[in-house]
Amino acid sequence: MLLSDVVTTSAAVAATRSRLAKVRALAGLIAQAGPGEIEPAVAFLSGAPRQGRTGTGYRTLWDLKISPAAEPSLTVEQTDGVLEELSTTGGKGSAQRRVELLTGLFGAATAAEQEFLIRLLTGELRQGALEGVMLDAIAAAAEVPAEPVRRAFMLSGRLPVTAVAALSGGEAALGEFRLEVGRPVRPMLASPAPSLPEALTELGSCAVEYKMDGARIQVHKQGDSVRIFTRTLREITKSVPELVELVRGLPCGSVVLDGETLALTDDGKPRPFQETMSRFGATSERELLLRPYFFDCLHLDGVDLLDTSLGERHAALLKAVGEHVIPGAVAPSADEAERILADSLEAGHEGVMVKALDSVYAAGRRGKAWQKVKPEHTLDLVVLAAEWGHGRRTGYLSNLHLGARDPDGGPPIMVGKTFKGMTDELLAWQTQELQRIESHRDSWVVFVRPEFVVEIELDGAQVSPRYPGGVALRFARVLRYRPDKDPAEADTIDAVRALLPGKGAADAPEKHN
Ligand SMILES: Nc1ncnc2c1ncn2[C@@H]1O[C@H](COP(=O)(O)OP(=O)(O)OP(=O)(O)O)[C@@H](O)[C@H]1O
Repeated sequence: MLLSDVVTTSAAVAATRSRLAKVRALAGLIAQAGPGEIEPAVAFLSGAPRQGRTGTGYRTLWDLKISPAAEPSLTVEQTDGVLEELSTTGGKGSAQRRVELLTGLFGAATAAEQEFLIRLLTGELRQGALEGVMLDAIAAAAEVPAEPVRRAFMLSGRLPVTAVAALSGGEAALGEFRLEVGRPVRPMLASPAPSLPEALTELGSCAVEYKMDGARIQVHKQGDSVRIFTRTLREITKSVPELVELVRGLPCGSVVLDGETLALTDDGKPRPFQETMSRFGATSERELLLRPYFFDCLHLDGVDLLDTSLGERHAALLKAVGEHVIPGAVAPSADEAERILADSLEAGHEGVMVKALDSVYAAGRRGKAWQKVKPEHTLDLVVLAAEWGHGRRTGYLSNLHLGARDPDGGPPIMVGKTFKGMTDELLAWQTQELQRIESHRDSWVVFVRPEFVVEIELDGAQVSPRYPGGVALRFARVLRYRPDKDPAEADTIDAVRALLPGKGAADAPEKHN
């Protein structure tokens, strides 16, 4: 298969807003791929090479300025081979070899392929938003139902490997994927509940727990070996030695736990979310001690629990973590549940989670089995650009352009701007970081690649003929950046539209509260 086939398909997918057309285009190409081509082709189409980051800066690629080939000849396998070598070439004298490899690759590429490769290698093509579309395309190409494809992806976390299994061994091969201690699965997510009583009524027998304002962690322990992952499945084991130590001491041989971590002030209130997140960086100061609050157990001592009920998982959780369980109660009365909510807010947390006791762990899904109850209205939106400030803010990037996710995998749709709610520290940080992901600029605005998610508090939405989605935010202000979220997890344009006057909150297909 030629790389140009992938480039053409990628362009066709980007050019249409129709989900069906995207699925057809992707499935058509995947079905044509030979056994060795499926993995790299799916990786390229999702904008994420199999090798991860190849350590090649944008400038290096740009500076090469190599004249393009007139005709396409590069194959998918050749391209993948070069990326493989790039990712394994390091140490002394490697700079020269890397330039040789890139020169060879770019010299064999047409202008369109060169542009595609630059965007692929710089991460600009990474299209988390395409994930759902790609899963449907893999199912269509392999002629299998969508559900086993989805499940295999949730357990493997990798689209290319899922595609290979689907196309080479069908449903049977997809069914081989199991929870593996040490390999993270995508976390289960929650839907917004209109109110606590409604959530209790809808779910029947349930657990009610604090919704703590920390960061999600997934912990894998096998004997003395402990690995810890974030919500986006990034490994942070080395940054959180105190959590590793604590988990190593738990009274079990092997366990997979889901939970929240945060640091507390001296008087027991949660410290700001930003401080917890900063601990996940490689070089962070370790002054704040993080504590874990576990709320789920996916595996205990050789037994997988993904498909058992929350009631059973909760029993396993208590056995494994004892006092480190999140505050809450199993099957509380309505009054007790109200008290848990009041206590949680009083203690400085966000609200409560209400979870059906008979539900299984739906990895990677935002379902109704987990519902969150919290008083504030917020949206997680993608930063598209920022305008230079004036007055006190001269020299700083200030007014943010905000985009909502297109549920069909297109680029984010602009829904408003805000310069409110930012501290001087945040302004300085965003001025630097946004220029790092700049795509282009004019005299007033710096446009960026859609990589940052920011949590916005707002009063609602209004109809707007000026914005492309026909809807604009009302009184938006920045609460915080969400480095733990990918743009693929931002709120959708439908969630923004659901805030229009006359639309009940329950119309929102995704979270918005
Ligand atoms: N008891 C709990 N059970 C499950 N998740 C919890 C709990 N307490 C806090 N959380 C956090 O809440 C998140 C689940 O809510 P949701 O699915 O809406 O994710 P979210 O989009 O990050 O939510 P939000 O933006 O409202 O924090 C989890 O990812 C986790 O980090």
